Amino acid sequence: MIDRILAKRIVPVVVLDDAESAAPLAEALLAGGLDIMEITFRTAAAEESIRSIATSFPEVLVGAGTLLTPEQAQRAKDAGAVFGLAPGLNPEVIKTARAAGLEFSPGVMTPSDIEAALSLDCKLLKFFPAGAAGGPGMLKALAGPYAHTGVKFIPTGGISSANLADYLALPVVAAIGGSWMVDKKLVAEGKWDEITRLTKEALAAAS
Ligand SMILES: O=C(O)C(=O)C[C@H](O)[C@H](O)COP(=O)(O)O
Repeated sequence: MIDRILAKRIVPVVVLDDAESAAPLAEALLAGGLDIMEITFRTAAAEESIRSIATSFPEVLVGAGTLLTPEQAQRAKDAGAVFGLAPGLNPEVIKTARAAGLEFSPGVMTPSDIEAALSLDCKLLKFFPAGAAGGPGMLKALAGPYAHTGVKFIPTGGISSANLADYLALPVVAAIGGSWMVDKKLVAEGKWDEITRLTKEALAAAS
């Protein structure tokens, strides 16, 4: 699973208000060359959207984002999510995700967060909110003392095609996450061709 994220190095983060949008969105991403998506647990449609992708698009690696409670982690796994992420680090969520067999990356932003994650044996961490926290320079400085532990990061928050290469150039960055190519407005308006175009542009910038 992790190898597949690392291969494309981009995780589109999507907020879906309507589970009916999940399938055309998956098709738009696939047409752009991305077979991965993170559906955030911020809407009532998240669970059904994950189930719809897991059932209809077995070739897509579907994950759940914004997992704030153990119960959400379990629901995400039961709906078919194969990975989970959160903006922060909640030991109870980590415990439940692990017991359920859901690959989970907690969010970190400080040295203490990283040490808490390492003590819970988490080595692939979301760095959030990447841009507001200081961008690639901040992540480089933050990760310095921990690089030898094998920890890797998925910076997310404020990333776009314009700056993703600066993050991906850091050896500690496994992949980047972001919502710009699957913007809520584009999804609501059914602008699938534009999502495909932005996905291609992002993959080109990442390579
Ligand atoms: O919900 C989560 O699991 C998160 O970690 C937060 C999201 O990844 C960001 O909200 C995406 O940020 P933008 O790309 O700036 O829109």
